[in-house]
Amino acid sequence: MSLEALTIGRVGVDLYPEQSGVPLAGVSTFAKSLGGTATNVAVAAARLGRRTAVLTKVGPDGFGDYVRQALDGFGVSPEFVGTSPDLQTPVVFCELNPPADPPLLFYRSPIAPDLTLTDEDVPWDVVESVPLLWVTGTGVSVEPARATQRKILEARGRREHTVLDLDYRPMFWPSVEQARAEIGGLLDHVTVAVGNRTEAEVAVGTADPDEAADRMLARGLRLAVIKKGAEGVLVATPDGRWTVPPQRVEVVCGLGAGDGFGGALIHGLLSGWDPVRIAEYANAAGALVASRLACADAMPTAGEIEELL
Ligand SMILES: Nc1ncnc2c1ncn2[C@@H]1O[C@H](COP(=O)(O)OP(=O)(O)OP(=O)(O)O)[C@@H](O)[C@H]1O
Ligand SMILES: O=C(O)C[C@@H](O)[C@H](O)C(=O)CO
Repeated sequence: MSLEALTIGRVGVDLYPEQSGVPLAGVSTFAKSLGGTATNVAVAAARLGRRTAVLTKVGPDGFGDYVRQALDGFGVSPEFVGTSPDLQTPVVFCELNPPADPPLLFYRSPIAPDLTLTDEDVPWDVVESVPLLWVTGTGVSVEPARATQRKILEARGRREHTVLDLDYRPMFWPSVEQARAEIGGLLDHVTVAVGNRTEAEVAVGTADPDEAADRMLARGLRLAVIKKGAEGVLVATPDGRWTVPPQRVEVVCGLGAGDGFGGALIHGLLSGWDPVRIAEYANAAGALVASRLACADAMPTAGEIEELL
């Protein structure tokens, strides 16, 4: 059966503390799970019944084996997971302090395999024809991934649905100005953009959700999704705009909520739902992930989302 969505970007092994509310120095045990935003999004959409794959790379090590096995276990095709012979599969620690907004510690030196993506790694027929293509801001943070991701979007030709996860992680960029130039430049090649207020400010120079949405729509997007935290989500199209309130949950770990939201966004776009229905569904998915420790391993099923709604 053919693929419905291809995500492109980060993969890693998340090592998250099993003790909450303490600095890393006080943690005694860590739980291992699959992570990396593009990977989490592919898993989240697969949990909702979509046939997905992630285009990424790992190192020739045991963690790379784990990534492929975990993807397979979640029903995400590992077919487009390449191997960088001289690099290590990244690991990522977080500090559950505060649990709602945990600081991240990335081990991706000297460069992460997923940022060494070149033309040879790309399944060109798939990126041109898959019903939904998902790219991320981090994918243009360094070469050679930057040039490769740009070429992918050119080949795609702004076909519907091409989604940009604004995904700004400051530690991957030399300056916010460069991030703005690179991530902002992608807006002319996608049909949907999604990000929080900080990410919107990086991409289009304003953290005001309405103004950010206006600037994105002016670039030819069909849907702009601005996540406003506790105030909910703004969804804007050329025909109207709506703010959809969040679901209330007790937060265990805020990380990955955006990726759960993203997987549900994929499901909603492929289902042809209207923007408000998509946002309600995605808010519930994000809330469920925030109420759990892990990222990929915590993605909710359709049944769990419907129960919360
Ligand atoms: N504490 C929470 N309570 C309820 N819903 C939440 C909570 N945190 C996140 N969500 C839901 O998940 C969505 C995405 O979360 P968030 O805005 O934190 O994404 P993000 O900044 O992209 O995070 P990350 O990249 O770490 O996953 C929110 O718009 C909201 O719908
Ligand atoms: O890759 C990251 O951003 C950090 C990971 O630990 C986590 O899996 C994630 O992607 C949260 O968005």
